[in-house]
Amino acid sequence: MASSKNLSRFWEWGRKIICVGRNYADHAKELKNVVPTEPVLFLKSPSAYVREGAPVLMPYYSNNLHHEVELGVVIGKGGKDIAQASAMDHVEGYALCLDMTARDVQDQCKQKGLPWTLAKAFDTSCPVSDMIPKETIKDPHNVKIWLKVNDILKQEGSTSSMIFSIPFLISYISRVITLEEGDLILTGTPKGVAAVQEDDEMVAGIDDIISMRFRIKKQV
Ligand SMILES: O=C(O)/C=C/C(=O)CC(=O)C(=O)O
Ligand SMILES: [Mg+2]
Repeated sequence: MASSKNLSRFWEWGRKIICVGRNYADHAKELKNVVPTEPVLFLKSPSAYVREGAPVLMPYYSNNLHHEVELGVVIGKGGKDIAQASAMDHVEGYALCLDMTARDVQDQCKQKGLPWTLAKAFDTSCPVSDMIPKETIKDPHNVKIWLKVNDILKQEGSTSSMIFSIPFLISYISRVITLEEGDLILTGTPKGVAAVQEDDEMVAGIDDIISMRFRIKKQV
């Protein structure tokens, strides 16, 4: 066990949510981005967390909210300048995550050269599952992540297609940002991202290990 503290409710710790973008070539290409040679990083606020039973809210300033299904990595042991060789010792477990994205706002930010905060970090932009114990996913680089909207399959990809591996990401991130127990790393989404509408139901999963469902509502 990496930590003596109980991280099973990691989303209550108020720790960092560090997101990796464009980590699947098929997704980078569908949005007409170049495939990166270094990880693209951005942050979400801890208030982005939302749990099953509560709705995902469409921000009042967006008309194009996209789903992105991702594998999350829960950090159990913090560190700075973590070596790739020992990086997995810092992992407590995994989580199924959605990186909800106001795509129209992100496009505007990109055009203006502005940060993606409004597009990515709003409240309820990070639906999460329970923590999956590390031992349950023997090879995190070989699981299928999938997402359906109203029962129609929209995203299905294998984590084997990640450009940057989990040890590489932990090492890379920890050279820039000290990792703490309870932090969550979102490892990027495969292709198939698309818009959701009010009252749509999203169901996502990691293989048949875990699944979760969320309904979309408008922010009032
Ligand atoms: O550069 C873009 O147009 C979009 C990038 C993303 O939203 C990146 C991700 O969040 C991802 O790849 O998961
Ligand atoms: Mg993403």
